[in-house]
Amino acid sequence: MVEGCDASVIIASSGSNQAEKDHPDNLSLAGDGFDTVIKAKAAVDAVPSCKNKVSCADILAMATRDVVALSGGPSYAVELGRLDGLSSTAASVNGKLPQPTFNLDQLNALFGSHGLTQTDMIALSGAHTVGFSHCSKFANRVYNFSKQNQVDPTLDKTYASQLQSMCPVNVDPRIAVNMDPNTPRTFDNVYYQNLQQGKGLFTSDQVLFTDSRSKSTVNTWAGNSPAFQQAFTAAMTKLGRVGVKTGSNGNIRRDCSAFN
Ligand code: HEM
Ligand SMILES: [Ca+2]
Repeated sequence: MVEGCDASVIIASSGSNQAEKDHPDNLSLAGDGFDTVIKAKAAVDAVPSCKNKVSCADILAMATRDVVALSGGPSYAVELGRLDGLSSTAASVNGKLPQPTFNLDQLNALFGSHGLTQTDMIALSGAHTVGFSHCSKFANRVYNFSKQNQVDPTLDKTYASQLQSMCPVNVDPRIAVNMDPNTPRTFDNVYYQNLQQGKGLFTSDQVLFTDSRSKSTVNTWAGNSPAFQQAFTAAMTKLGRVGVKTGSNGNIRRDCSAFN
């Protein structure tokens, strides 16, 4: 959603340039993930007939497909031919990424600005079936939520107290919590079942069930894994077309972490 699907997020900061990956919203992106793409690119380029023919943006899209498939989700064909972007700045991230506090209108507006529907947005949010979040991203829901409620009333009470004990006040900022408390390492539809039980970690997750406009989609996918997998595949394919660089707007990087 920043600059399009052009691997601008893999560029390392250098000299006077603060790159995209060093924006506060991106600091938690795993170093191992960047390393994997950089190594895959080097492996492709080590084959003489493949050298300088595959972009980092395409490798990142295929690596994403592979990690989804390896963790139990669908495998799908990835459209190819993206070029790598020519700019990457921390400043360009401002206002471009969805925030965990977003309501349905804010989510729909941001995803809609990239040609993604509400259905696509709900399917993509299903990626929160794996991985983890730092306490600061949802602490507002379990401490001093509002004048009326200390804790967000849309949260399951037992889950809320578990979150409080995993994230005490003044918790070490490096502590992270599974986003799917039941199957955090499996790419399944349990994310949607969690939402039905008030176990969505972010406001932006739980709102998909509490807002009547999106609830029926959550209910459908909670009970129908193939339907979720199909919708996720369709939405990822659309996401992979966002802001694709062609012609002089991009090139094929030699090293994914640096401009040529
Ligand atoms: C719908 C709007 C979205 C919001 C508000 C959002 C927000 C967040 C936040 C706040 C985190 C935790 C970051 C941290 O504390 O380290 C996170 C993690 C994550 N998000 Fe999202 N996200 C959204 C959509 C997406 C989409 C579309 C995908 C992919 C298709 C995605 C995949 C992930 C993954 C895999 C993680 C875990 C990362 C890890 O474990 O290292 N999210 N998201
Ligand atoms: Ca899961």
